[in-house]
Amino acid sequence: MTKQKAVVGDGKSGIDMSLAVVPTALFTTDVKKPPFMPRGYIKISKKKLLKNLEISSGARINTWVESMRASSPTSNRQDKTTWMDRHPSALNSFDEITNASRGKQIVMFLDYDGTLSPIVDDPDRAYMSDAMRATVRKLAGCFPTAIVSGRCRDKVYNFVKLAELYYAGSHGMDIKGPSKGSKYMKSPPSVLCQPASEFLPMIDEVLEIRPTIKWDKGKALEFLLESLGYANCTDVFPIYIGDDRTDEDAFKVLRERGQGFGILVSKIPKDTNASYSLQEPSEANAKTKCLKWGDMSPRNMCTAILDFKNVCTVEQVKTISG
Ligand SMILES: O=P(O)(O)OC[C@H]1O[C@H](O[C@H]2O[C@H](CO)[C@@H](O)[C@H](O)[C@H]2O)[C@H](O)[C@@H](O)[C@@H]1O
Repeated sequence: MTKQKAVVGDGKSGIDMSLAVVPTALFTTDVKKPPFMPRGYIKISKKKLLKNLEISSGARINTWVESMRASSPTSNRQDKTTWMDRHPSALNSFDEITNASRGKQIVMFLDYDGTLSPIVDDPDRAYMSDAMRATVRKLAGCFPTAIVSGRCRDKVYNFVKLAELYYAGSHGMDIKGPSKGSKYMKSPPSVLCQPASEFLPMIDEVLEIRPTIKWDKGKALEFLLESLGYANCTDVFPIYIGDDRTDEDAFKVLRERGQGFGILVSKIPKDTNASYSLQEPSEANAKTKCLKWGDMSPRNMCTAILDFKNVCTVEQVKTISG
């Protein structure tokens, strides 16, 4: 069965859609086959093609046309608008977030790849910037802060290099407290939790082998909250920033607890349990879009949270000093 490509235009917008058609499936005997055109292309009007498609295969074709419409740039824009309504920019919603967290203990959870560092081809070169490191360091000075990563703990530590943080490596299966000591936990044990310690040497970063125990980044988040003494606390406000499927377990836990919120770092609409979103400029877009998107990066979100902390501190000082 030979495929042909059809170029469909509406004659006004100048936008042509290119689609592969299988002549025997789409054009029945009562629909005239299009004449052969050079280089395998046929040119027919969009109206005519849609009419033919409906005659030929009814509902199945309608579904196909719908899916083509759904992948058109206009539809993508609408999808993105609807998605952004449901998951607004965390920075644009900052007042809402600060009001919800006022008077509560913020605990920060940060994914590494794609959140603190850009996604790059070589996983061994996924460095975080010094500016991001400085922000995370400041953050840890204000709130208990944990890095929750799919990477093994040592590897993620070698990238972040901040001794004052909690690290949950191997998808949360290997949790360690700050090696520098913590003001949030009196003498934390060096290793806090290894629910599947016997599996840790086998968790290969490339093959992504994971033991079939019910443990994930969501469980790690709960474990850390408990270790910090916030298990049954109503005045704790966990914030989790992450970018991928494995972070969804943590977003889900926050949604179910009705505490704090998740922030998904993503440029494209995705199914998510996160409440808010952030976009991170890619290297390619950095020069042109940095100004527009620069204020929507995880680093700036963290900085905004730090500013909020300063506001709270000033308010508290004012209250104390009357
Ligand atoms: O939980 P995370 O900290 O987000 O780690 C998830 C995985 O991140 C790494 O892979 C991803 O980042 C790489 C570097 O940017 C990229 O090359 C790769 O395509 C991404 O999937 C890491 O290599 C994995 O081991 C982590 O599980």
